[in-house]
Amino acid sequence: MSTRDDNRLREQIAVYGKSLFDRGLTMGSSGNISVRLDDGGWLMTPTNACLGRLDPARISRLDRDGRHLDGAKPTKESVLHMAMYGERPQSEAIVHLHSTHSVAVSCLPEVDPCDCIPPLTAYYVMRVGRLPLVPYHMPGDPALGDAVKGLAGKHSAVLLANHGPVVAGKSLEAAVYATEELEETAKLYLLLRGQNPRGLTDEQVAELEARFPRD
Ligand SMILES: O=C(O)[C@@H](O)C(=O)COP(=O)(O)O
Ligand SMILES: [Zn+2]
Repeated sequence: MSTRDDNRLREQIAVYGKSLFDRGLTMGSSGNISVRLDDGGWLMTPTNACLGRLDPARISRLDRDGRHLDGAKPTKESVLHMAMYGERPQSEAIVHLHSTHSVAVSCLPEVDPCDCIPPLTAYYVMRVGRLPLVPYHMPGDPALGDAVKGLAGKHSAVLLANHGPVVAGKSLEAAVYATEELEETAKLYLLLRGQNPRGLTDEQVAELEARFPRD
């Protein structure tokens, strides 16, 4: 990875982080973002950093084994991010937020742990698909990495119980779009609770998946 590409990715992380924060999709110093580098390492947001005020020069760089090379101390979720990348060679970026409606769904006792949000809209199916629930672990617990390993091969997005979404994409832009769509669909799901909404049928979902395959 040339320094120029590395700098471009750092700028991108800061721009998307600010956009997400400014729209209230994560608060305080919650959330973290990573991108994969060509040398097998990663750029990750620093721990305790506000996504709205990232300094590109202080973004953490890790090598392919997860060793911290430079920048500020990386997010405490570095193991979680690396576990997800390990199962998803096609993914180039991961976004984790504490987006309110997604977190709310992650706290509901009645959600199906294999698929937390029904296929309410076509765009949700195209961007997110089936969303499994990862059992609760403390933030930063390496066990979270083990817990996503069994799921991330088949799912680009998972929902951490009582915590929030973790979404991978083939680019940072794609991961951000999918995270936004997940949050909006979580909001719809909560709005429609108790109203017996009509979701898409299995046939409609299969048709969308054939026409718009997710990475
Ligand atoms: O919920 C947590 O504590 C983390 O998952 C998080 O969102 C922010 O942690 P850092 O990235 O270590 O700041
Ligand atoms: Zn978190």
